[in-house]
Amino acid sequence: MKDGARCHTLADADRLYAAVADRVIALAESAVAARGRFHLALAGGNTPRRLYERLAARDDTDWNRWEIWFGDERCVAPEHQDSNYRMARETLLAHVPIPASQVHPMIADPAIAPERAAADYADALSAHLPQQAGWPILDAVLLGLGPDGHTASLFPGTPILDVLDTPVAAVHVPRLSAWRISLTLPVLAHARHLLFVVEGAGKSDVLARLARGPAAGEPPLPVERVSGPRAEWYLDAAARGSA
Ligand SMILES: O=C(O)[C@H](O)[C@@H](O)[C@H](O)[C@H](O)COP(=O)(O)O
Repeated sequence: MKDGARCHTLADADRLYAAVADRVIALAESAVAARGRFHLALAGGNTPRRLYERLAARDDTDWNRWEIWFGDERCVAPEHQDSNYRMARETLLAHVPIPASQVHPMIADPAIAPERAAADYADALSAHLPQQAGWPILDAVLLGLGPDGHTASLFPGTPILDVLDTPVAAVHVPRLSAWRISLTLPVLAHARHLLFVVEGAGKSDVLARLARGPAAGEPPLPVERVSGPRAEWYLDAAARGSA
């Protein structure tokens, strides 16, 4: 990547998810050794499904030390088919012995206004996570990449990109005609590790754009404001366009 991030390209999706699962398990081990807990924020969408299924099969980690957070969520009920929490529960959380008190869904009740849900989640992060410079510190954040360069629910041209004073915010996404809750730029900037996981030829165009960087006068894509030298990118060859 142009921003100095470390980029790993795996030959196929199976190797991609195996490599990311290994990295997450390794990060968990080092976090638990250092601080007794592993605070991991999960990505939503479709890409992470196979990763979470692979993690669920691992027995070489102390699940009791894991705390699960979410990078973003759709403002729907936890049982809704679009819920990132439901996807994570079906592929990972229902299959590993992480105590329920250590799983923190972003949306508990869709009747709560998005702004209120975001504020409540910000309070939960601050109450449970170690702080640095007034920011909650996640050990690792899993992130996907949209074809338009969004990550989490930081979509191009949306006001959440200007939220720099709180770790979580609500955002209405016109393209989706939907509300989302998302971690914001500053809390992502304070996370110890950012792991981007990108699979499939459908992402090759946006990855090629990232490899070029923004044109003169062009604003950076949201993902370019998140990634950087501390980020790790995991791609399959199809996404890299080298399949
Ligand atoms: O809630 C979400 O949808 C995600 O957090 C979002 O940022 C996702 O990672 C990208 O849109 C890629 O989605 P796919 O993995 O489905 O391509």
